Amino acid sequence: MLGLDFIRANRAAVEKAIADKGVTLDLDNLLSLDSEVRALKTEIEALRAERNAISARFKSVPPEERAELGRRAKEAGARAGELENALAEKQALLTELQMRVPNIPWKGAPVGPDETFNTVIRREGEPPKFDFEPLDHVALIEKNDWAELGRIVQVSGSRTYCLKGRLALLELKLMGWALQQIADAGFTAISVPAIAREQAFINQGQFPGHVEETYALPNDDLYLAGTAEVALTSLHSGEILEGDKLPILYAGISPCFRREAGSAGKDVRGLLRVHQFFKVEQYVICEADDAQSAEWHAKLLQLAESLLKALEIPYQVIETSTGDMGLGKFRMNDIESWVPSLGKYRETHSCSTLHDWQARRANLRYRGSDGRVRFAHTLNNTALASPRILVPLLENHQTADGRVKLPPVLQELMGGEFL
Ligand SMILES: Nc1ncnc2c1ncn2[C@@H]1O[C@H](COS(=O)(=O)NC(=O)[C@@H](N)CO)[C@@H](O)[C@H]1O
Repeated sequence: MLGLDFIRANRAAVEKAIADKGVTLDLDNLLSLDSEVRALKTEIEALRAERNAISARFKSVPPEERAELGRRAKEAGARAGELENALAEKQALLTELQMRVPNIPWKGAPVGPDETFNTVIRREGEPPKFDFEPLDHVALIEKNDWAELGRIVQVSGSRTYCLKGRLALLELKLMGWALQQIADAGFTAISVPAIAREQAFINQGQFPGHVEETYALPNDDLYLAGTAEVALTSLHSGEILEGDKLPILYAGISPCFRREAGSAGKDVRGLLRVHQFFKVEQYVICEADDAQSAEWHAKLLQLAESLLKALEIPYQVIETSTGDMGLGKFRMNDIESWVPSLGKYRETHSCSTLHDWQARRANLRYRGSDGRVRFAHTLNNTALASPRILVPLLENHQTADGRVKLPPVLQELMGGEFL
């Protein structure tokens, strides 16, 4: 979220961000609540000062005046107590609104309400030209008996998957390989739970806006996260990190759970959009410096691209529009991988810069070299998410006889030329 001082001082920019991100938020209401809260705080402080002044004088006045003084002190205290309740109420309303204020998108983001305004920045790798009728990933899986996509539905319901044999082995080796690649780039490998408390979802930004997309465990006041980003954003919550310990670089791995509440009818066939999946996540906590954030954004993107190049999957890098990037983003670049059976590129990675929008929510701060304590900047990007990545992987590398020829890096992992 944005600081109140920033919102007051940059009202026009915040109004524009609200409009460009398609957020419904009454900024006037927020600002009037803000001034009410500040007025109440001033009044309470004055009452406290009055009561203290009276108490200080208590000993030096003649006894007959003490009863009156005592009454006035008590009155001031009681009045302060009433105002404290009003303050707590208004403060809660103000914080709830402040949580919904969008980050200011960078000036290079296409302005528009949704993904149709996203633009292609560049393409890497040529989509394969098959001299045979290519199969889609479901047909390839069925032909090679690499999963129980039918049976598992009666066990676990729709949007679940159950890989078998060498494809099951490939999925976990791929996750381990991706984790190793990001660790080799200097990130600390860290496996985090999907289970997390409500505050972690508020800190990361999933709440309050997307509660319905999140699996809840109401008996335990817990939820299941759809990304390691949730746990990683709050791992150091409440701490004041030493500046020289930044940037903190995590290669997070976790199971991910998503209700996909808003996706009815989308990607219902196969592995593209499932309720539970694995993801290796790149996560950065760096100093509150826009240039540093921009460098890390480029680095996270380059690392994800290096994995796609090693897997020999053609892809394009997208500049995400203001309406599609989400509340907390300053900048978001998706990477879309070529899916032959669809004849189009589909999102497999999402790289985001959030500046201090998450850190302010998570109370994630650091002491700079100048001794000042500031909220940090956070960034995240997908390294690899499975099973979605298996779709372009299988389809782009299929052969006429329905096998899958592995790219060299996977031939080593899987001990053979073919899956
Ligand atoms: N329901 C799903 N099924 C399969 N894969 C998914 C699903 N939802 C997301 N993913 C994969 O996870 C990637 C990241 O998801 S994201 O919501 O776009 N972004 C994040 O979670 C960020 N933390 C960056 O990883 C997606 O690009 C996609 O590859």
